[in-house]
Amino acid sequence: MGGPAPPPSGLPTKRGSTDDLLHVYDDARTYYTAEERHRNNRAGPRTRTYSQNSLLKQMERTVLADPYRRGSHDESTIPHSRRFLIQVEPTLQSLQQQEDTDQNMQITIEDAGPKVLTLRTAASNGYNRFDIRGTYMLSNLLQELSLAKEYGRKQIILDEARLNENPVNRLSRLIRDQFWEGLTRRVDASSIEIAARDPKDWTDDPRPRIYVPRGAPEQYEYYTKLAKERPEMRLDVQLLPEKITPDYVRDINAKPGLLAVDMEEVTDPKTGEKTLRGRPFVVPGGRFNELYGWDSYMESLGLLIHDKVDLAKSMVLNFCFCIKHYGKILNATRSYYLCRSQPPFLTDMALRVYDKIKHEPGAIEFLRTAILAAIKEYHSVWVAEPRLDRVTGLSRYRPEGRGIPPETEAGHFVHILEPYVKKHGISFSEFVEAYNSGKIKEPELDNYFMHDRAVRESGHDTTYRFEGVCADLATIDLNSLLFKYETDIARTIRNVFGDKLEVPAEYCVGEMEPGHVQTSAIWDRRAKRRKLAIDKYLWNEAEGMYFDYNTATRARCTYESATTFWALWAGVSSPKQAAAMVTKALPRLEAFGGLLSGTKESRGEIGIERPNRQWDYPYGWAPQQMLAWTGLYRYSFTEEAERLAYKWLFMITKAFVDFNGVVVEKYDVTRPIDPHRVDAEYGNQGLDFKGVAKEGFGWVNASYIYGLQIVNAHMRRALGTLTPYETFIKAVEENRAKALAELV
Ligand SMILES: OC[C@H]1O[C@H](O[C@H]2O[C@H](CO)[C@@H](O)[C@H](O)[C@H]2O)[C@H](O)[C@@H](O)[C@@H]1O
Ligand SMILES: [Ca+2]
Repeated sequence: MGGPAPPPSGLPTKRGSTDDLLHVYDDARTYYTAEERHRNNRAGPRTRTYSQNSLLKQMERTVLADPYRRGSHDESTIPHSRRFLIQVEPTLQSLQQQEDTDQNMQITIEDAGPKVLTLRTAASNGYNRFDIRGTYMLSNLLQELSLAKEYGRKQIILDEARLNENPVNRLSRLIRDQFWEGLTRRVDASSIEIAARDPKDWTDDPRPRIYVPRGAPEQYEYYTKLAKERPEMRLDVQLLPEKITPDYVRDINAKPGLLAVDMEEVTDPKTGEKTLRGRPFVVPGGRFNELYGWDSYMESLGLLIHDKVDLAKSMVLNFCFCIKHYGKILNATRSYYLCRSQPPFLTDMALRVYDKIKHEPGAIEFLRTAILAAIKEYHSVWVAEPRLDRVTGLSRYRPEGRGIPPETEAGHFVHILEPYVKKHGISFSEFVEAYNSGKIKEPELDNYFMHDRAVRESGHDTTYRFEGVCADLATIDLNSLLFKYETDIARTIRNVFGDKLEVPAEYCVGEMEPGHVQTSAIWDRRAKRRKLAIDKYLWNEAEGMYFDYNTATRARCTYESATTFWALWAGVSSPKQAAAMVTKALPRLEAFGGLLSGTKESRGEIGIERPNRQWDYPYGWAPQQMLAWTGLYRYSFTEEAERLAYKWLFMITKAFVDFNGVVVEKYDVTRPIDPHRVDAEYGNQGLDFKGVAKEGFGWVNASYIYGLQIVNAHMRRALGTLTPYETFIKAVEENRAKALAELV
């Protein structure tokens, strides 16, 4: 039998019992590795098998002639208890041959098959037949068969309930039982080959490589030993220098590698010896196979709802490790990201984890470590050179770095570099080499890449909002997040640490002496000052929206961005400002599938010379939705939060149903039919699967689970029947009017 591990839980004993029904929705591993479940107890010594060819022929005779009439061969039993006896490989083949007409290994609404397939029922030992109809059921059949095949099954007894399951339940279940696991990585001997794989490594020899910081000699020893013991892996272990400079980071671009994260000491059960085990984390998915900054925060919101507290806690500890050894929470844990960070969310993430574990031993220490790390990060990254603008007291995304970012898709900078290539009369690659190494100096280009790095640090890569200016902008995004750090730190010091938090040497920054004590008052003052600066420089009363402020030109920008709602999430707005945003900004940023990244007017005209950017109109991203829902809720705009969540969830569910279980990195929120199709920059992540999606995309998975907590029960039911928002709200309003009329 193929497939990974044996089933974690036992099997149902009595077929058809309530207990049995619960197991219908077991995770794929449990379901397909359970021998008993797939034994056909009604079969005699010889199991009856049917060739799928004969099934196809029968279908042609009976069903295809009139595809919408249920054949008299149907077996009708109680819903949920029908099971099919299926020969995996032949059924898979005929299903694909007949229904995957565009041959992309998925069954979608774009396939032109007859949309009906006959299966044999298990209760009749394959004698009776039943039709599976429609894209959703057929694509679920394809997914189930693909999984069964992966687990090495030749024959299965498949519950119909897995094919016609309520799509909201199915997607939530897949996220809980499969997607999180598919996205979880651990950097140690158990799976470093998987974690080290980097689809963004464009070098000629993309071998597994790990960079270990000086401060973690035990890890250097561990990986060196591992590389020696398993030479076939070709693991290259590199020790980072004490001081990591932008020049050093540029110089290792030709040898990209994973950055070590936190490990814990454990006892090896086989040898009884002490060894190290990597702390797990969730990766975004697609080509992003490393620990990301703000993706992790968003993912943790979903993980916590799914009671995967240890995983969220482990990600917080990995961030503390990054702050300690790399000086910041990194954009992500690859060598080429060493100079830049991402939007900071550590305090909220740590507090949410703490809230779940506060009754456990060690919880206070966990929170202390996280808050101390956040204080260090705050001082050394966000309110220090070069990110702090001393005039406004506000902060900017402005990382250091040299040369051209190596991780972007080939061709991304061609249009920018071409004029310089022509000017120097050399080939493109010669120019890239000469510019990166500093042999050719082009100050204008340096300026372009300073802003480009800032765009990537902002997480909003790329958008016309930031092009050519980002490093100069005090954004509402970053300053809301820092306000949240300040208020979270103040509150935690006051309420959890008795208003005295001692700072040990390793967390000291600038003039702090070891043993120095932090109190809440100074953090309250910092928050108050930042709010004043935000109001002065970023708030536009007439527009009812926050805008970025350009610290070089000393002028407020005009790009209308969904990040205006981050101020609600952080609690920086007054109730009056919040109300103004709801009445003025929200209508401009709301679309069919939820919140737009920015307005169409702000993006401007698009054409061959000015292509779409993925963080502009008409795209919508999970983090924008999640922060806006939470912010609106915080200010009691419940109806608006529910409506936005409904629209986002509806769009995801519909694409999931119509496109073979797809869940992608971002959506075109103006496109009702195929919102997962995004024609900007590198397209979309999460599309590239055969038969069955195994991971979804980290923050969209989380937004789905989180969003289901925002909408009410009535809405959840309506989502399950794929009711568009307009239809749903019309029905609600009609019912309300009727109920009012009936009131005496
Ligand atoms: O490779 C191009 C860029 O890709 C990343 O950005 C996008 O994916 C990240 C992971 O999901 C996400 O955090 C970011 O918001 C996305 O725009 C990467 O973070 C960039 O630095 C990189 O240049
Ligand atoms: Ca297809």
